[in-house]
Amino acid sequence: MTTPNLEVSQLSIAFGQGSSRVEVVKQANFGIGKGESYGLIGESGCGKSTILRAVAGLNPDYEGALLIDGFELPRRRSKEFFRKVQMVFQDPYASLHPRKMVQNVLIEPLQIMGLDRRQERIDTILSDVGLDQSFRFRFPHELSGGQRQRIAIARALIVEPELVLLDEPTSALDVSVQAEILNLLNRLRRERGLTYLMVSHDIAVVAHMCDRVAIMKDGRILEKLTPEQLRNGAVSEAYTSDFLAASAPAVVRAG
Ligand SMILES: Nc1ncnc2c1ncn2[C@@H]1O[C@H](COP(=O)(O)OP(=O)(O)OP(=O)(O)O)[C@@H](O)[C@H]1O
Repeated sequence: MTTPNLEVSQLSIAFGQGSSRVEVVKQANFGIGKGESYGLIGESGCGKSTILRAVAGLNPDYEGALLIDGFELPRRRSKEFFRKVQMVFQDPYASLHPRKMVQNVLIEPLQIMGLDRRQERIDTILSDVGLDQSFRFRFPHELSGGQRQRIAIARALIVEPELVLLDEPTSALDVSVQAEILNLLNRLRRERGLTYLMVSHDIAVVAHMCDRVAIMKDGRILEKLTPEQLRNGAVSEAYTSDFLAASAPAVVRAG
């Protein structure tokens, strides 16, 4: 078997001290192959985003190991890490600086990483996310929610990462644009050979996007499924059946 792009090994994360200490992720284990799309799904508060944030280096306080290409990540992430791993957040309204023009949003990661051919890279990424060059000169308040999320995706991909962490990337968007953004993410993964780790509470979204899915409950990974098992309900755990049944309208939408 080839080395997974990302390996999560015995990951445990707790918040608080003493009697108020709560373990919100409990010994999570999973691996994601290069070019694969992996989904973490479960009820609100089950610990999905906490895992994603730990991988992103936003929460260095964890037990266990996180490995990229077989190498354990240091708790303090390096610049090289952010070249390889980028994150797209849930809310494109909050994630873009209101006073920065789009071209400044896009040039910043190139400057930080010391990458050349900056104007050419901006041209390419804008057209790859489906926006014309006039968008360079717009401010976030001049963009729709979907356009903002396209810019957030462009900002993540402009440094040519391998692994992209997607934290509910469409849940803040109008239903009419959610499918557009998901299809864009699918196309970009295919074209660029990207690996995705995606968090969602929406079964339809992960069934559409992911090659494999882990169901979480109370900080534990309860069960790992294929999208087919998600759609036809062929699961082992009673909790997963209940979770799928409660989300039935969403599964029907996945078609
Ligand atoms: N910095 C923090 N300090 C204390 N508790 C936290 C912190 N971050 C998360 N938690 C708690 O950890 C638990 C898991 O949160 P997390 O955001 O990972 O859940 P989630 O499954 O992603 O839910 P949602 O879909 O609602 O975002 C929650 O009970 C949350 O309140």
